[in-house]
Amino acid sequence: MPLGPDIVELLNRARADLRMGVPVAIRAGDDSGLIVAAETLSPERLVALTSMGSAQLAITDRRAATLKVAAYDGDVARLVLPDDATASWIEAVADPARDLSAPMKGPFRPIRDGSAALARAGVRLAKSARLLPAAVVVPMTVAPAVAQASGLTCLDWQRAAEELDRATVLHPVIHARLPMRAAEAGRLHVFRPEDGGEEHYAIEIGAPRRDQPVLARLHSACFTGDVLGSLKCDCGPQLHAALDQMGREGSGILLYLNQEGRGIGLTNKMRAYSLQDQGFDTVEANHRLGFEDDERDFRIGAALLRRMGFSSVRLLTNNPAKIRMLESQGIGVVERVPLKVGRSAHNAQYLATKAAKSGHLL
Ligand SMILES: Nc1nc2c(ncn2[C@@H]2O[C@H](COP(=O)(O)OP(=O)(O)OP(=O)(O)O)[C@@H](O)[C@H]2O)c(=O)[nH]1
Ligand SMILES: [Zn+2]
Repeated sequence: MPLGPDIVELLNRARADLRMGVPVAIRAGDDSGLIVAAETLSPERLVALTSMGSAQLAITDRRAATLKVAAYDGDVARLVLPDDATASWIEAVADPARDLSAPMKGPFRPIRDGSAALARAGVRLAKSARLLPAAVVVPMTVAPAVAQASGLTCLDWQRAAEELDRATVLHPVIHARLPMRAAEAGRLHVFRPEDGGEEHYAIEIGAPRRDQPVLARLHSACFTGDVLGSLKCDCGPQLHAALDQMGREGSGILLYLNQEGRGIGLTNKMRAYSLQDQGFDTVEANHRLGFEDDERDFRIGAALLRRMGFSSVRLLTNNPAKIRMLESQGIGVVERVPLKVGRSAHNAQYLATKAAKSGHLL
């Protein structure tokens, strides 16, 4: 292996750069340019960037719909960055939590001509760095040379996109005994993805047989529900009810997937909550932020089950999409075990929205 970073490592470095507000150079076919995440762009970097060429602001079609601007590129829209645009204006266009306090942002000038490859790359990278899905893009043919001269990360986008599409490979790191209230015979396994992303955990109860369907739960992390006992969702009670049932039956496997906020991260989930405080429902809030309803990659759950030797499950869930996904990844779901706990006056509307819009079974 060469000494320098390979494409997976470069991608990971690019995510860290974007989170710090450092630009990343992209080469996408005939297009090259610099991108920086809208959320972390400082006023000084904005001046440095715009001195290099004319800049665009890339947002998702979802965010464009909220701002009532045409998304000529389908999944993304490119807006001309006005000469007097400030970092604060850029953040306000990207962040709907500020739609009420900063309502006058337009008129916007959407771009029709040219390629959207860099814009698409910027939005996708920002998402994968768990930032708001918006990026400032400065197209310029010399971007790779600028990157080399300034020590910026430079990505070949075709290879980077292939990596982002690929299901990440997870490696077991360590496992140890973990007696729990729900089951004394517990064991926690830690798995680390090759792409430098979040680690995921498998909690094994008892000694489930690998040649029979195992009672299983794919639980998505919810700091507010699992740890703080939030009443806005049903996650905490679902987590404990699942462990309790595994404890009672004497065996099971609970995957604790670090995909907070249906894959948008805690910060963006709290942005969604601030929109919910303004009256939007859970799905509308995600869309206003520029995200899809659900950005989770459930292939991780299937990969973990396979890696631990399980090929069929009795799945604790109310979400039929999880069953479809596991089956499409070669894991048999012999039974759906409903998990209806934690309903309260605070989350009745939330659960009704999930049933109406996301196909959850009430
Ligand atoms: N973006 C966003 N995420 C939320 C919200 N409420 C809960 N979550 C996250 O949603 C995830 C849980 O997903 P749910 O939709 O409750 O349930 P599910 O995993 O699809 O289905 P079940 O297996 O039936 O629990 C956790 O990662 C939570 O952090 C919200 O209002 N907005
Ligand atoms: Zn929750």
